[in-house]
Amino acid sequence: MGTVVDDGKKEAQQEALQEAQQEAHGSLADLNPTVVFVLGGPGSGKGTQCANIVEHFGFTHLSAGDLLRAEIKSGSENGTMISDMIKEGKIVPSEVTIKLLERAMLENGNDKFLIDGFPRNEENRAAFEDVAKIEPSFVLYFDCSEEEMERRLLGRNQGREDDNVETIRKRFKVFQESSLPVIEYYNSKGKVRKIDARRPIEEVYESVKAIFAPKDEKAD
Ligand SMILES: Nc1ncnc2c1ncn2[C@@H]1O[C@H](COP(=O)(O)OP(=O)(O)OP(=O)(O)O)[C@@H](O)[C@H]1O
Ligand SMILES: Nc1ccn([C@H]2C[C@H](O)[C@@H](COP(=O)(O)O)O2)c(=O)n1
Ligand SMILES: [Mg+2]
Repeated sequence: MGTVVDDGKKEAQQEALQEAQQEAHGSLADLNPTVVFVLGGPGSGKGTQCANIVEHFGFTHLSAGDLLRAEIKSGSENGTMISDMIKEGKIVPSEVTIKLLERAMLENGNDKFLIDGFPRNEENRAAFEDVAKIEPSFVLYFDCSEEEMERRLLGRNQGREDDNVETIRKRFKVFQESSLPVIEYYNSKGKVRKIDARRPIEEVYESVKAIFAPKDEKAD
């Protein structure tokens, strides 16, 4: 356990890091980016469809899960905590995930982002609003049955430690209990664009395209 002095030092180091980062890359307020949140259950196809959107509509794709997994690999002091939470299907504290998202947005330089798998719970949503002061343009919600999502996750073969039946079931429970209320919150603000994600990839993308492309323009 850290001492009060250690904690104070850590906080000061983090603040200095944040200041250096802002000096090098500016602040989110300066960037004022367009943000689309991409939500849906585990395996609903968020990452797959984001890759299509990036290719045709000039967005940068930031997956909160990918950023957390990269943080584990980087040997960060938070790595073990993040890894343990992901294996349990739990949601990592917002301050960790938001710092990673903020840094990725500032370093990237684009001003249009698909933020995939975030906000995952009410704490994520409120903290992001507080820190980043960004309202999403809209929320893309991929709606899919658990049966189909489980089939896809078990066939994904990317070596993810959370793609096993036990963790998948926990992730479904967290999605139902914590993530759906966030989607409902944005729905009440008229911001949700719901897509039937049970269909084949190309058919799902046709619906996605219709949301991003103005009616009289066609993307490839
Ligand atoms: N519409 C689809 N039909 C069939 N398979 C699909 C479809 N969309 C994605 N897949 C496949 O399902 C698996 C999960 O897709 P993807 O990684 O895009 O989901 P995700 O929503 O990002 O999941 P996670 O939340 O776990 O990151 C992948 O193997 C992908 O190729
Ligand atoms: N906002 C987030 C997003 C993701 N995580 C953790 C917990 C998830 O089960 C895991 C994998 O995310 P995915 O790649 O499936 O989007 O990452 C989180 O804690 N907070
Ligand atoms: Mg994904």
